Amino acid sequence: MPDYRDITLVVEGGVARITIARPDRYNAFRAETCEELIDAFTAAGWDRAVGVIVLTGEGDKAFCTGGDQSSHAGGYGGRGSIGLPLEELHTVIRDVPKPVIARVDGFAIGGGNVLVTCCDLAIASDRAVFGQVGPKVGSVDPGFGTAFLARVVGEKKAREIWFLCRRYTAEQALAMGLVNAVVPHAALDAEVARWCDEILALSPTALALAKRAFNADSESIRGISALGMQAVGLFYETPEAKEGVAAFREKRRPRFRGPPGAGGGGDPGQDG
Ligand SMILES: CC(C)(COP(=O)(O)OP(=O)(O)OC[C@H]1O[C@@H](n2cnc3c(N)ncnc32)[C@H](O)[C@@H]1OP(=O)(O)O)[C@@H](O)C(=O)NCCC(=O)NCCSC(=O)CCC(=O)c1ccccc1C(=O)O
Repeated sequence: MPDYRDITLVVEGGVARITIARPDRYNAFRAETCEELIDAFTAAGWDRAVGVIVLTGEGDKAFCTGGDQSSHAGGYGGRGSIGLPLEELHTVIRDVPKPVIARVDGFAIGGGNVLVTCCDLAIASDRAVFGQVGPKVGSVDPGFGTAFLARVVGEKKAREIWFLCRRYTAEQALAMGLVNAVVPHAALDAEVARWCDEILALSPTALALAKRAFNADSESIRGISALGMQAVGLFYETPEAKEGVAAFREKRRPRFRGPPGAGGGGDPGQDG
């Protein structure tokens, strides 16, 4: 296995387990994390010994909390329109011809919630917490995290998730269709193993064809994502987005409204 720094990949008994291993950052990802995840998904996805892939986060605090705010100063410094190859990460999760299960414990927030959305299936501990925070911190996922989320949970719910930035319990995530099952924390690994065993007993080619058929219907969102990420790259250069990052780092409420230079980040709905 490659010598990864930010993730681990373990293949055992037909299951590839990919773990984001940055628990001190609540498993937030930086550019290197995304690169390693892309590499691991590609390796596991085309390994004939693998029948199912599990994506998870190290520790019990977080599955993943999205982009690492400590490496985000108007950009993340890596590849891709926003300095993170996120479009490629979302794409590879969809493109690998194996079911991908998100094993969720703790926070699945921001880009972490988008990863849950992109995975084929999701199984959550009863103490998992879900939500989007982009508009709180000057960011948005204008692709699978919005348009595909609407297909998963419905238009009204998806808009609520993004327009209010609330947090949702695992039971609420189950009720809206964001996850497939919720189990007590202690039973999470056993439940994930049970789903993996059931999948491993099935025809891999039939599963690959089914996955590609599901994806084909939502493939236009890939184009929306590419266009949107290009715009987010420009958004990150604005005072409004920078104010969101600064406020998170300084642990204060952002001041998004009001003219730039007068304490506000600037509001596209206002003059000045
Ligand atoms: C996760 C929280 C809800 C937890 O809240 P709370 O329990 O009150 O604890 P905190 O004190 O806030 O956090 C504990 C500790 O963890 C650090 N931390 C948490 N999240 C991050 C993070 N993402 N980056 C860096 N560090 C993080 C936090 O600073 C604390 O550390 P201390 O040392 O103790 O101070 C809450 O923390 C929270 O809401 N976090 C915000 C998460 C966030 O802003 N995520 C980025 C969202 S935007 C995003 O993901 C953009 C990147 C991206 O993914 C994207 C970009 C463009 C298009 C699409 C996408 C996409 O979403 O795919």
